[in-house]
Amino acid sequence: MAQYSRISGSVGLITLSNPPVNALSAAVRQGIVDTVEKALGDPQVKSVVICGQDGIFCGGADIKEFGKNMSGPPLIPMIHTIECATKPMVAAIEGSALGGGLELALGCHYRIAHSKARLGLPEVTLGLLPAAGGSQRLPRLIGVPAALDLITTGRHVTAAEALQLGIVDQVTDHATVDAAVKFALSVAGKPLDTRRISTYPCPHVSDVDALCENVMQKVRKSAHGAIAPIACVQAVRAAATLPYTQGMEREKELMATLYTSGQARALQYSFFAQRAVSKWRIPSGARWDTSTPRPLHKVAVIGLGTMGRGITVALAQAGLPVITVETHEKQLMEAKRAVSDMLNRGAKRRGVAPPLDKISYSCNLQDLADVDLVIEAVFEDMTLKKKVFRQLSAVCKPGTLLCTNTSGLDVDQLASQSRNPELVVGMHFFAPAHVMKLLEVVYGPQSSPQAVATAMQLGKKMGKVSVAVGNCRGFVGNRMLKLYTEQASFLLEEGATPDLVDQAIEEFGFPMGVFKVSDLSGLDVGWRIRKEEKLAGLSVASGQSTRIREGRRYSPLADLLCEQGRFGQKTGRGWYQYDKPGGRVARSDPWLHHFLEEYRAQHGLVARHIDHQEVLERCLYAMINEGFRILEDGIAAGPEDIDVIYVFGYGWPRHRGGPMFYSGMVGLEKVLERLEHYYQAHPDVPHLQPCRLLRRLVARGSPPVHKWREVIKNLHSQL
Ligand SMILES: CC/C=C\CC(=O)SCCNC(=O)CCNC(=O)[C@H](O)C(C)(C)COP(=O)(O)OP(=O)(O)OC[C@H]1O[C@@H](n2cnc3c(N)ncnc32)[C@H](O)[C@@H]1OP(=O)(O)O
Repeated sequence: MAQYSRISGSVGLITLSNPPVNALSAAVRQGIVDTVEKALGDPQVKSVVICGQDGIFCGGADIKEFGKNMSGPPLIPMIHTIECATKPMVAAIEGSALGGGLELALGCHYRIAHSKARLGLPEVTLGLLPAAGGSQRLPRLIGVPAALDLITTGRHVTAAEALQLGIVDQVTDHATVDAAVKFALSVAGKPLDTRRISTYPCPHVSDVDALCENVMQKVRKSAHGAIAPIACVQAVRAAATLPYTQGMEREKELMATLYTSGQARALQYSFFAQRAVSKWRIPSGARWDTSTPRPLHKVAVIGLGTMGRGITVALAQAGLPVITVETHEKQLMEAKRAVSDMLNRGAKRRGVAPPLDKISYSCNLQDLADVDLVIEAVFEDMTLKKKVFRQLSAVCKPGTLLCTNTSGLDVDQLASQSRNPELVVGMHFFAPAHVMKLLEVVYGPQSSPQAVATAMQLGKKMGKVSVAVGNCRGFVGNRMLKLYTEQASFLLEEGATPDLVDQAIEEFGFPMGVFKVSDLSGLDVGWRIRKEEKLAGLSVASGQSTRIREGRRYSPLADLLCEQGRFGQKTGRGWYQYDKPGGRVARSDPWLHHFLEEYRAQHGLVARHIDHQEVLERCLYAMINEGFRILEDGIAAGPEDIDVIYVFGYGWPRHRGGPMFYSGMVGLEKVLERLEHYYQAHPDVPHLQPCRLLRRLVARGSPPVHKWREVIKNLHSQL
């Protein structure tokens, strides 16, 4: 797990070896302890280089070991021994030096990095802090403000930035280990007193309390209830105000609280869930490791509305040649200006040239004859989309993949319009498509493994977290969201206000409450869909009760607001009021409160007191129940898929893992009991009825989330 050799006569070379990222497992730590002892005890060795096998220095502590009984030598004394060594210790950093990996490097006396290496202390993203001395050494090395930035955000820096900050001593474009060995030879025998970071005084900051308070406030605002970023500020403050040994005590204390927290468990689950979803498998048996994606030389986007523009930008930024199509020259030119602006802004931010030359613009579908993949992003209208699919089928060369960007329309119906339904998949992007990380790749019963693999790989190339999901109304994300927003409206009918509901949801950790999101995205979007579904508008059957549709409770509140022209931010009025159309700051609206009172009076509803707990239980448990149904139906392969969709696409707080993980944290028995309670109180809301899988899991003793797949498999085999 750590190999030792002597090279160039007098350099001891220690190579960490634990693929794929050389994580510091118990065996690796033992290996380091043993090999360091060997190197230090070898009289021929005058200096030591530590490197990692296969082009990566070290991805940090082995996250899989967290939460298990600790075995093997601990990191802190191991790093301390390295720092105290009387022979120069040099870290040769290739690939990544992250978390415990960077802390190990900070214990060395010198750090040489390859120009492509990335360094960082991302512990905060796992609900932890750099507790192997990182929170105490980094501020001593690079100063408190820079250390606060790196440690509270967990961001990775390039080798160039690391050099500028003073984290590394040298950057090389050549073989890193060779450069480090050369360097080690040059410093052999030199005094090391000035190279032990733990002995450095923390660089002076004029008002450290004010600085930390300022950062603390920022962190509190952006953390949405996450505790690790706050502990990170406290740990760095300790480095700035206490001697090293006391600072280390503080680091340990803070880590003890975080290490066993539910948030750390949720964030670590989320880390692995994000990786698990890339290993997709679908009911046909096709899977990620047996399906070969098609090479994509040229792709196309049809429809340059908001979504089409964002998708085009993301494709061009991923380096793919794109041809875009709009119906009229005027719209095409407008879109071209908007897309170019977006690319220019993005390039400026990233300090690169804008990939404007990757995109060509056309009003002629015939220009798509030679593309390998098309993303149709026209208006969300089945008739129009079907027409476009028929046209594409006629124009495109055989083998072209046809993808539809829809947020919920039936992908199979569209596939039936194509000559090759096996080459059709849904690609559900989230607005703004060049920013949002999530992509739902929707497969139908006929989708070929190659089509799914290609869409998944394209998503990855575009920097998305892609999740393969089955075809059903709303797919995974919007199908669950419907239940969440529906409960929120019911709560208004029963006595809540948008302010109260949103406050509960924001305190839970969502960046925005349900009604604020609705105002932001526009109430008219859902209204149009409900009118098409004959749930709202003139097509509702006469004599139909306002509050019942298809035998179930229905809330017409959003429809009534739309009828008043209250579409949200764009009209300056919605669930809230804004200072002007397009205004962003939501203010409570007395008109709305009065409107709700009148509505209740008209329908004989008596407002009752509703507290935050009920808001959360009704909105979140209804959504979770639907998540279980989705698993039952086989639309998502596992709870991780649902959780990743919610964290990356719907603002679910990452430190709560995702809705399905959260249900396990709350306790499945409790979720079941509350759903039963609410279903009894609202028998006209069938979605509150606990589903079979939830009952089955509770009957099986509520196994942890990673064991659910087993129960789901058994359930499917009995169907
Ligand atoms: C006292 C506490 C002291 C220290 C605390 C820590 O050190 S906490 C750990 C801090 N480190 C990190 O957060 C780094 C996590 N890893 C990454 O960011 C990326 O994996 C990395 C290293 C940049 C490589 O990215 P890449 O895209 O190349 O690979 P991928 O992410 O898919 O990972 C490949 C497989 O390796 C597994 N893995 C990665 N890091 C760790 C780790 N630290 N511990 C355990 N396992 C790790 C990852 O799950 C993948 O596994 P697979 O089974 O192939 O899906």
